[in-house]
Amino acid sequence: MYDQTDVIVIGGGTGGYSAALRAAALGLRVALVERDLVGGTCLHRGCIPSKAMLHAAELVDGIAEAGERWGVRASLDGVDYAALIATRDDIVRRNHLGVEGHLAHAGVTVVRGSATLTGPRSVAITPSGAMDPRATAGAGGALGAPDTPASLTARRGLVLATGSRPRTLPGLVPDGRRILTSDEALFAADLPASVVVLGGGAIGCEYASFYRSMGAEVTLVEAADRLVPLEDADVSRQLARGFRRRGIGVLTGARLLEAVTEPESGPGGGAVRATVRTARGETTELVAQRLLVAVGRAPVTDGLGLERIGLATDARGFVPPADWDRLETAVPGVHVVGDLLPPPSLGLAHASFAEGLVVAEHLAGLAPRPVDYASVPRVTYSSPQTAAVGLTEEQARAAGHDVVTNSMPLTAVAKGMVHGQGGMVKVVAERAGSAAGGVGRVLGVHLVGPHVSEMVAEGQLVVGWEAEPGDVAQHVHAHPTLSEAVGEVFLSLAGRGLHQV
Ligand SMILES: Cc1cc2nc3c(=O)[nH]c(=O)nc-3n(C[C@H](O)[C@H](O)[C@H](O)COP(=O)(O)OP(=O)(O)OC[C@H]3O[C@@H](n4cnc5c(N)ncnc54)[C@H](O)[C@@H]3O)c2cc1C
Ligand SMILES: NC(=O)c1ccc[n+]([C@@H]2O[C@H](COP(=O)([O-])OP(=O)(O)OC[C@H]3O[C@@H](n4cnc5c(N)ncnc54)[C@H](O)[C@@H]3O)[C@@H](O)[C@H]2O)c1
Repeated sequence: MYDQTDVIVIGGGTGGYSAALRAAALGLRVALVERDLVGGTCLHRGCIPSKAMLHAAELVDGIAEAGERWGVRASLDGVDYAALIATRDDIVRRNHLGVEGHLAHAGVTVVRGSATLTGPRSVAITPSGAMDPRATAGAGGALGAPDTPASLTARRGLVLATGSRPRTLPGLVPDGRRILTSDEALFAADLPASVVVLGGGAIGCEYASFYRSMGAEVTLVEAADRLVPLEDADVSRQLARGFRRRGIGVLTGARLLEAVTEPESGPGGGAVRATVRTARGETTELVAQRLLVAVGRAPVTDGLGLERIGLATDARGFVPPADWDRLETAVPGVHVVGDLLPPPSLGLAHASFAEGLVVAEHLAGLAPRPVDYASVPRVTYSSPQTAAVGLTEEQARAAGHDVVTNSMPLTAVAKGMVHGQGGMVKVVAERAGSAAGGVGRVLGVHLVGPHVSEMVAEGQLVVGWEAEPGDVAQHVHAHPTLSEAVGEVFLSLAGRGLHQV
C-alpha cells in the first residue's frame, strides 16, 4: 500500500473528481478520498436524480397538453412512482459506474474514507463503509475499507472539495418524512398529495414544479419579494406567472413563523401546519402532507481540520481562497473548489467542474485561465424553465453601465406558439454610441420558457466572448425554432429587427 502521492483531493463530488481526473491526465499521481460515493451531491442527491424526475414530470404535462390543445386523446392513468424512481436510480447508477470507470481509467486511486487534515500536505483517513445503499463497492479502483491507508501525504498539494449539505432554519428540524430537505424528498417512497415548499430558489422551484406535475397541491413560500431572487426581475415575474397558471400557489415576501406536525394517528393524519406571515403582514396557516425545506445549502467543513493548517471559514462557513485566479487558499498548495467556495462561485456543478480543471492545471504547473464566473450559465429546470448568463438589468445598472434592454415573448415566434407555454428572451447590453444600433457589449441574456436550458449556450458564448448584438445578428438562426426569438432580440438591438416593432 502506498501513502505518498502528488495530489490529495478530499471529496469526490463534481469539484473533486474533475480536479482528480485532470490532474491525473496531466501525469500527477492522485489520491481521491471520498467517504460516501464518488459523484457527490450532484450525481446522487442533486442535479441528476432531480432532472430525471423533472423529465418524467414533462411527460405527464405533455399528456395534459396533448388532449387540451392537440386533440390527441390520451389520458393519464396514474404515475407508478416506484417505476419512476427505478428509472431515475438506474440513470444515477450508470452514471456512477461511469465516474468510477473514468477515475480508474485515469489511474486515480479512490480511497474510501473520511479525511482530516493533519498538515498542509497530509491527511488522516478514517475508513468508512458506503453510506448509501446504492453503493457499487470496490468498483473503479476504489480501496475498500480493509485496505484504506491510515494517512496520506502529498508532494504537490491538496484540493478541498467537501461540498455542501442542506440548510434549515433555526427551530425547524426536518424529521425526514413530513418536514424534509431535498435529500429526504429524493428518497421518499411515495408522492405527497399536498406540499408547502419553503424557499423559491432553484431547489424550491424545481420541486414545486415536479410535485405540481404529479398532481399535488403546492404552495411555494419565498422570503424575498420574488422567486429566483438572484435572477432578473422579469425572469422572476414570468416564472411566478407560469407557476400560478399551473395552479402553484406563490407567496413571496412571506416568512414561516412556525411549522407543527400533527400526530399521525390523530384527526389531522400527520399533516404539517405551517404558519406564515404574508407580504401584507397577515398571518395564514398552510396545511399540507409535507413541508419541503429548500432555503439553501451550507458548506461541509466539520471534522475537516482546517484549523490545523491555519485556515478558517468565513462567517457563512465557506472557505474563501486567497487567490481567486488559482483558487488557492492562504496556505500555499491548498486549493478549494465547488460548494465550499463563497460567491462569486455559484454553487453549481458545472462551475465546480471548471474550478476542478483550473486547480488541477495549477498543481501540474500550468497557467490556466481563471474561471470566468460572469459567463457561467444558471438554469432552473422547472416548468417553465429559466436560464440566464451574465448580469441582470438591476446588476448592470448597479455596476454603473448605461443599459439598453430588449425583450420578446417566445410566443412571438412560430415555434413558441407551437409550444404554447409563454416565455421570453431578454438581453441586457451596454449603450455605445458608435456601435451598430447604438448598442455595445452584451452583458446578460435571460430566458424563460420551454427548452431554454438548451438555448442558453448561445448566450454564454455571446456574454463570454463580450460580443455585441451586431456580431450576433449576422448569424442566422434556424427557422422555425425557439432560438429564433434570441436571434430576433439581437437583430432588434443591432437596429435590424424583422418581426419586432
Ligand atoms: C436537489 C439539488 C439539485 C441540484 N441541481 C443542480 C443542477 O441541476 N445543476 C447544477 O449545476 N447544480 C445543481 N445542484 C448543485 C450541485 O449539486 C452542487 O453545486 C455540486 O454537487 C457541488 O459539488 P462539490 O464537488 O463541491 O460537492 P459535493 O457534490 O457535495 O461533493 C462533496 C463530496 O465530499 C465528500 N466529503 C465531505 N467531507 C469529506 C471528508 N472529510 N472526507 C472525504 N470525503 C468527504 C462527500 O461525501 C461528497 O461526496 C443541485 C443540488 C441539489 C441539492
Ligand atoms: N438547476 C440548478 O442549477 C440547481 C438546482 C437545484 C439546486 N441548485 C443549487 O443548490 C444550491 C441550493 O439550492 P436552494 O434552492 O436550496 O438555495 P438558494 O439559495 O438558491 O435558494 C434558497 C431560497 O430560499 C429563500 N429563503 C431563505 N430563507 C427563507 C425563509 N426563512 N423563508 C422562505 N424562503 C427563504 C431564499 O431567499 C432563496 O430564494 C444553490 O447553490 C443552487 O444553485 C442548482
